[in-house]
Amino acid sequence: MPRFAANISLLFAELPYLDRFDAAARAGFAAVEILFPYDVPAKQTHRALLSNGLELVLMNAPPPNYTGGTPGYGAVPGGEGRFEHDIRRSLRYAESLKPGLLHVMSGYTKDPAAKATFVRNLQWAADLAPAQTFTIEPLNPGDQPGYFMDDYDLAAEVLDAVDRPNVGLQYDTYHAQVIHGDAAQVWKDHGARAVHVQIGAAPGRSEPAEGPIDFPALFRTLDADGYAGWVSAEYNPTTRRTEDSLHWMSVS
Ligand SMILES: O=C(O)C(=O)[C@@H](O)CO
Ligand SMILES: [Mg+2]
Repeated sequence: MPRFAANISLLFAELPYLDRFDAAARAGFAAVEILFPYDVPAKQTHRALLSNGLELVLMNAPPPNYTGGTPGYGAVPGGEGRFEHDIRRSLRYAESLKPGLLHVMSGYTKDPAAKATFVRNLQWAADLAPAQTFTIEPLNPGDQPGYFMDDYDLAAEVLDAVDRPNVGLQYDTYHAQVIHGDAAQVWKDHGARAVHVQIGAAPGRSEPAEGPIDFPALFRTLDADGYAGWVSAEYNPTTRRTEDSLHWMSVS
């Protein structure tokens, strides 16, 4: 059975930020991920992790959130200065929070030079912090119109070109299903590149218990394939309290 983590940017969002750590630990999670921890001093997040004995699996590189901001500059030609600034900032947070993984976002661009730019920037980040593992993740264009990294085949091409041991794929069932129509096939094609797995149902991004994705079968496949990383719950609970949406953890 996979090791489950909670994405506390989506799960337990009915609670204030610092209370989500306690709630995740009470619900039985040993690890959490946080999309954008930058609104709160790293010290406070660190304390909340420590006092609950939680590991931080993953966080995103800045910018801080999606509200009016652009999701990263990784692939944006001309955005290299801003990209380097953001990566250095996330590495400062990472010094105390010690996320196993740092998700690097590509930003919005369809410039012909975007792929080469993303490859160069990822190589720069990977070489700057060889002890840190970085991820890239395709996001579906319905959620993020114009976002560069919007396809798993493209992610594979970028990862091959980057060719660094500390840069890998973030596989998300919800995006994989929406983008390619078959999350299980995407895992077959690209699972060997995955250093992180996120789960959510499609098309509604609800708990991993409904829709076309067979989650118990996926969990068996992950085990059979020897996937040893975390499987993080990243969905919008349909229940008022997140803990009431967690039945999938015990039936899987
Ligand atoms: O939206 C997702 O899916 C993610 O995993 C996020 O990290 C993107 O910010
Ligand atoms: Mg995801």
